[in-house]
Formats: sequence, C-alpha cells, structure tokens
Amino acid sequence: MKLSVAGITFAYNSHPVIRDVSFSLEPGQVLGVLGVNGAGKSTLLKCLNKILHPSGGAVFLGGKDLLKMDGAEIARHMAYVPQKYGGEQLTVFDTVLLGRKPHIRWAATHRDYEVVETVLERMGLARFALRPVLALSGGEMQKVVMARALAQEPDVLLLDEPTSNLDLKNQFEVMGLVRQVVREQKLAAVVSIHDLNLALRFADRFLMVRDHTVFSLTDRESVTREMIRDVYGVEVLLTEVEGHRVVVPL
Ligand SMILES: Nc1ncnc2c1ncn2[C@@H]1O[C@H](COP(=O)(O)OP(=O)(O)OP(=O)(O)O)[C@@H](O)[C@H]1O
Repeated sequence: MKLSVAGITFAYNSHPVIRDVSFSLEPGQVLGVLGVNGAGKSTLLKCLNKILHPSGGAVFLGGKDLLKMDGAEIARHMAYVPQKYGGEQLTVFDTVLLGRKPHIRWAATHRDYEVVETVLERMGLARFALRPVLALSGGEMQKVVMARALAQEPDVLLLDEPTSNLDLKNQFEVMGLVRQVVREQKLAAVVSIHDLNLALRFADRFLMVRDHTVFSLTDRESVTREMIRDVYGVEVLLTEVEGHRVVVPL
C-alpha cells in the first residue's frame, strides 16, 4: 500500500524538532532517512506510528489516516524497530512471537508459529530460538528485533538504524533481506541510516533532513555530492565501483 506522509510537525516541550515533513512511498520501495546526529530522524519515525503525537500532519496508508487509528490497529499495519532495545526475559522464539500479537485473537495459531519459524530461519536465528534474548550479543539482539518486526507482517516497516550493531556480513544480509521482503510483499520501508554506502546500496529513495525539515527528497540515482556536503558538512567524492555508487569522504 502507498504510504503518504503530509506535513508532520513535532516539538519536545515547545522545542521544534520536525517541521512540515511530507513524502510518499510506493509499495515495494525502501526510503533511506539521512541527516546528522540530532537532526530528528528517530523523532520522525516515532511520529509515523504515534509513539509520539505530532502536533500537525497526517500519515495515510492506502487512503486511511493511521494517526486516527488506535495502537492495536496501527500495529497491524506498521512494525517498528527501535534504535535501542533493552531486551526482555524471554527466549528468542517468544520475543519474535510477540510480533504476532497484533494478529492473535485468543491464542497463537499454527500459522503464527509457522511465521515465526520461517522468519527465524531466514534471519539465521533458528539456532538461538530457545536462548534468552538477554544472553545474546548486541548484533544478535538487533537481528531478533528485526525478526519480530518481520513476523508482524506489516504494510510498513519503520527501522531506526537497523544495522548499527551489525558486522559487515550481517549488515548486507539484513538490509538485503529487508529489500527482498519489501519487494516480495509490496511493503514500504522507512529506514534511518548513517552508513551512506549501505544506504546507497539498499535504499530506492532518500529523505534528507536538515534544519528540522526536508532538505531533499530524491531517487538514489539523483543523489549528488553537493547534497551530501550540504546535509553533513563534509566534502565527499561520489563515485562508482563495480556498478555500485559509493561515497568517499575527502
Ligand atoms: N525525549 C526527548 N525530550 C527532549 N528532546 C529530545 C528527546 N528525544 C530527542 N530529543 C532531541 O530532539 C532532537 C532530535 O533527536 P532524534 O533522536 O530524533 O535525532 P536523530 O536524527 O535520530 O539522531 P541520531 O542520528 O543521533 O540518532 C535532538 O536534539 C534530541 O536531543
């Protein structure tokens, strides 16, 4: 379903952090949200699923305004992976099963367990299934939270720095899987991400945030070194290696 975000505005105690942010995303697309530390990327993501209540704006999914829905209904449409996850006294399996909660009426069904098993398998987490989440490494835990979001079978994935704790192989595997699931299941993914090379590899479009608002909304092919300089204040070379666009700070 198409995601349309219109005029989202948010302030923490009258300190404005997000001003009039609008964008739309077709099903099957990954949007990379870029901006310096403190630009408001996490805040924006949390405004989209009402963890924070924006003072203005709307979030339409296939014509329905998500901000008018209650939390349970939002969770059937949107899954959110936070930047920090404290972990719980649960096994990996039960943590991922929590992703099914918005869909479960009385008790988990055979299908719920099947979805969890499939996701654990796809993410290479099956061998940890019975381990307590608190006994995992930071990167393993980050993958479990991503698995929980995928088990939720949402229309929209909101991912806040989903690769920050991952090694090179897992960064590529997790972002590759996100892109594959987004394409296969026609989801929309909004991903805040600091690693520009990873972003250029896996995002289809970019939302660059500067001065609390949208600085640029662009396709991957149209990202320029000037945009990166203006957003991050760093001169870079934007070049191509083996068919991949890469950023090299100068
Ligand atoms: N709960 C809060 N109360 C008050 N101010 C906050 C709160 N959370 C964040 N902020 C402030 O809002 C601004 C945006 O924070 P946010 O976490 O959205 O930025 P970000 O772009 O995600 O940063 P980073 O890249 O460092 O994760 C920052 O100036 C931050 O200090």
